[in-house]
Amino acid sequence: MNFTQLPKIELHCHLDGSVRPQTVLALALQQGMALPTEDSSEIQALMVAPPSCPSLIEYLQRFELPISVMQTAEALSRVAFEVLEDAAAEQVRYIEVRFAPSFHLQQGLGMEQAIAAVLDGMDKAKAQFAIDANLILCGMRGFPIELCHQTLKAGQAFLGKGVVAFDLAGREDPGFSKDYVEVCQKAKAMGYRLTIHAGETGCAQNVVDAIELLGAERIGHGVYVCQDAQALALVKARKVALEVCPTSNIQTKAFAEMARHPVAEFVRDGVAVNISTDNRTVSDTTVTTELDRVDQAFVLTIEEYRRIYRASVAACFATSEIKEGLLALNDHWW
Ligand SMILES: O=c1[nH]cnc2c1ncn2[C@H]1C[C@H](O)[C@@H](CO)O1
Ligand SMILES: [Zn+2]
Repeated sequence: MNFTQLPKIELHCHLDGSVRPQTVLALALQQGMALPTEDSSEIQALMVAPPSCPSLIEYLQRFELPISVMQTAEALSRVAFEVLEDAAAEQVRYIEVRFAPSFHLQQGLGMEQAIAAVLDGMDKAKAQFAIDANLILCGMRGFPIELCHQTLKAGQAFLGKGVVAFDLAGREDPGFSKDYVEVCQKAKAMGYRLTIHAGETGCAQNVVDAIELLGAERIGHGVYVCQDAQALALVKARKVALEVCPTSNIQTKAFAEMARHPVAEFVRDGVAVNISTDNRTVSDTTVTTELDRVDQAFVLTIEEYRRIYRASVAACFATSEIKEGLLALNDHWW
């Protein structure tokens, strides 16, 4: 199937993993920062996780360079604008971008300023391109939990003004949820929607815990429920959407090859599935490429793509007005 012109929805896209390599170079030069190289293809090679990447931990090391140049309001706005520009160019009509405000405080920005800067770039792109967007704030596992509380507080004033949800990202240890019950309860009480990275690297029980202990409405990845019938049944019964990022899962060695990825089986089994990039640069991909790769491995039908699209509309954290517009696009295209 040719996905190029079809409308798309991206629900799982990290800002810091989706910076154009040329922009990293330009920002570093502008900021007088020393770089290991000034060749943008070599910069790209430093930012893309290699096929030989041994694990999620190695994958996460690819974010250090882009984060180092994303420490000013101007840089954050620019990167946010460009991510929406890139997404709009491939007919992504709605995107939820996510980032961790706590990673952008190295040069004196406050969390509120970092969030405002990202929203400013997104607003400018929304005005210019055929795309709508919202922002998800990430709390990072493996760092002091107090930073999650500060993130929630910093984002509060932006709820309903571009910020829609809270996420937990970073390394995934078995049983991590028990440490985040209070944070997630607080997030919900404040009005944040909740999506949690879980079941990315081998532990289906983490998905069950994220739903039952934390109240996750969506799961980032969640792919390991394929190995646990009860976890899969829970995801289906609660209509929890999985934000599936196939290339990222191959890079982190969750699955050895695309042919073994459970995404098509999920779609055919009635699981609510969205297909996203995770990281446009670190995974060197686009939503169109992700769909092409799934299609090449499993042959998606148009009806299956419709299902993915509709499930993505249902699961997104947009207003009902935006959702209606996205569904109308679906009618228009087919
Ligand atoms: O796939 C992922 N799993 C867990 N954490 C991730 C993934 N992709 C990116 N991150 C981390 C690295 C980024 O610095 C952070 C915030 O975007 O989120
Ligand atoms: Zn992710």
